Amino acid sequence: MRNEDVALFESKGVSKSMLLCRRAFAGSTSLAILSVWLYRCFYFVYDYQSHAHALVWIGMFAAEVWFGLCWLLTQASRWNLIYRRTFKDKLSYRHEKELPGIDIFGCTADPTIEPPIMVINTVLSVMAYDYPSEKLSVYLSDDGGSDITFYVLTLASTFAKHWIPYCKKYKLETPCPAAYFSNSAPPTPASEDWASIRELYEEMKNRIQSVTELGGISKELRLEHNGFTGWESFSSPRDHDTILHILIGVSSSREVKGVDGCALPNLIYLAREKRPQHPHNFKAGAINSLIRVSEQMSNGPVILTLDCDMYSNSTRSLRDALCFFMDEEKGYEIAFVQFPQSFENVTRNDIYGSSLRTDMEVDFHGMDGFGGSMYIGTGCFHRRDTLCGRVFSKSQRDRGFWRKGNDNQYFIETAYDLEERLKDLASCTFEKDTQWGTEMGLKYGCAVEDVITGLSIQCNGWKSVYYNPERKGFLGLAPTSLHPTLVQHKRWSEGDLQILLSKYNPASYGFRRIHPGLIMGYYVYILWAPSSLPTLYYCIIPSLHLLIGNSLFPQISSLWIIPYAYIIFSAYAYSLAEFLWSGGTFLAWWNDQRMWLYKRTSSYFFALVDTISRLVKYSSTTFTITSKVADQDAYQRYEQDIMDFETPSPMITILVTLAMLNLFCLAGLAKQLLVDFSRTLETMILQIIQNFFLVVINLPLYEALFERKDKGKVPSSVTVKSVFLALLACACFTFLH
Ligand SMILES: O=c1ccn([C@@H]2O[C@H](COP(=O)(O)OP(=O)(O)O[C@H]3O[C@H](CO)[C@@H](O)[C@H](O)[C@H]3O)[C@@H](O)[C@H]2O)c(=O)[nH]1
Ligand SMILES: [Mn+2]
Repeated sequence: MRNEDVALFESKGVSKSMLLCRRAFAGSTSLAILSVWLYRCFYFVYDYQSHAHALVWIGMFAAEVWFGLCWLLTQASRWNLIYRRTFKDKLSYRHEKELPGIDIFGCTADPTIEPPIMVINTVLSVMAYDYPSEKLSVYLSDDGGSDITFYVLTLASTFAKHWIPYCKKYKLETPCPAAYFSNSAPPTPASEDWASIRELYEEMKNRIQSVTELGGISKELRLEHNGFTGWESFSSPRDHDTILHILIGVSSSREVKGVDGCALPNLIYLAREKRPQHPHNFKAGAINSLIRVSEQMSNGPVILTLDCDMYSNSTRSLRDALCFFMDEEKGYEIAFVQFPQSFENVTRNDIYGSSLRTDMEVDFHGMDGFGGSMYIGTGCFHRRDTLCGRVFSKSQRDRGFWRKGNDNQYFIETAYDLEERLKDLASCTFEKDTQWGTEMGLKYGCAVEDVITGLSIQCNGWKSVYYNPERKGFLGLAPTSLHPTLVQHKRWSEGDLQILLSKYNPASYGFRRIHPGLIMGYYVYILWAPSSLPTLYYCIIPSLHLLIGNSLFPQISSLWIIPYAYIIFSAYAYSLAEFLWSGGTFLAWWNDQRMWLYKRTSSYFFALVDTISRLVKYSSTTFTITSKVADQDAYQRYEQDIMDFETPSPMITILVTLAMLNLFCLAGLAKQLLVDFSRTLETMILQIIQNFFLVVINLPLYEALFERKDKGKVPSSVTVKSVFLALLACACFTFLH
């Protein structure tokens, strides 16, 4: 029995009736899926028409088997949902004196698409946690090696002197300045403090704006700060020495106090060494350098990793995370605590389906029920030693791990000497012949390095926790246009596919090491890329067969239509209910269905093609950084839920081609209906519904193709190609058949 008085957190399942309802649904739908498979087999044997027809039939069968199995996997992550609650009062009551040092890692990579003002807002937000400042260290890794970012960070360290005392004095819930000033009206009666802090912020913002507009740091500004000497050897972001600078160093000559005399957290800038001939392993490489450098400084036993756009939206999250790690009974086996990835800029109807709503509100709770959430790169707290590869051992319960730390002993030498000594830890050759990137730190060679790292931690015997509080712990930026969304999903599905093909395949690697339910939970994601093939098949073949009046589904009068009808009804009703229950709107759900289709037929398909061609050619992966800026025009369209097709890329071409193909097939169907209305309806009702659905869901695309005049319409080069391809496909199919 768990001693409730001592526990620092609580885990709850869903109510019995809800569970029963879910399982009844899962059971009945499984039966229906089974009937569909039976139908395919049965008719294959008894209704053999021709070899060609048989091939098409086998394709339909294969697609339906695939969809059915994938659906079963999604049910696994709905089998046992777990919700967590923390007791922070108990934590302070019992452990306030021995709270561990926490190292916060932020990563940025490109000052043009990740604006420095956003980056330092993230930095400031995490410096203002409700936590003893001397136990907090914030490290910013800058893969852009940008002196602008560095300069802006020096401004932030000055602003922090005012901002952090202000946050603490007024107990702000929103410690991110930009969010604070944009959301909250001046307090009434307007306080002097508010006005002056706002003025300071605006002043800083203006200075930042002028350097970003200038595109560089002027000679005069360079003289203001000795940190710029780091750039003497700099020739490009991909070719420079390590630049390491301690901006704020507790109990050293660089100690900076708040205006009220309070301590401020350590603040460290790092641009690891880069050379063109050395692969730098993207974000994983950056984090591993940070792990090493920080170990020699603050050495916090707990590490928080963040993307540069993920600002802290709650000052309590550190304490939340510690409630898990420091829980006397269960904390010893918890390796990481993942917060949901939530976004500040998602619109109500979420045209690009970026909110990851059901993943965050349902799937991840389900994985948690089977031993732990995935690690998704940002908003995640780790035990340092686990991240460095320590294997879990039941016999060595490491209960007081948080007592390890450096207690600021590291600043015995001068900050400058320390910087010089540690630079080598971030050099490009440091990792040569070591286990970094394989057994230690984040793993290399995978586009979703975080997922593979989390998986291997779990396979080493650790548990993880998904913590999704009412007030979101972190808020980031989702892409605000179609093409970047598709590119992001291509990277993700590519990474997931790499996991499937690697030795870390959860089914083999995780076998007997993690719960089978968790393996299934991972599979939902790692099968994304191959899912593109059955989806493409299902969106093309039945529609084409409308042109020649060939039925691929049961007739209206046949009993076999029942399982199909049941699946369509129940799957959609269920997904809608779940979506609404997770806080979405009907329109957002509908948009999500469209994006489901778009991602599967473009991002995932190209991820598959690229991965296969890479296997053949042995080239390495790339990381396309998601832009966090949009021009005003495009942003306006985003806010009005108008889709942007602006980029003439192959991914967009494929979407437009599919939409056109289905439109032509609908025209072909109209012809069939004119010839023999009742027979066509009788034999092809499901095909008609499907084609109709595909046309209706593509309505915004047709609009962008035929009606819109703005910059986000389908580019004419894409239109020409797509119409040609779709016509060609229809014509070939009709004549060759
Ligand atoms: O060479 C690189 C490339 C990227 N980054 C940083 O990595 C983070 C994530 O990059 P982003 O372009 O924002 O990608 P997203 O698709 O939004 O990121 C999601 O997906 C990634 C895996 O593909 C995870 O690492 C992230 O945590 C997760 O938020 C950003 O802070 C970047 O600055 C680097 O530090 N170095
Ligand atoms: Mn991002």
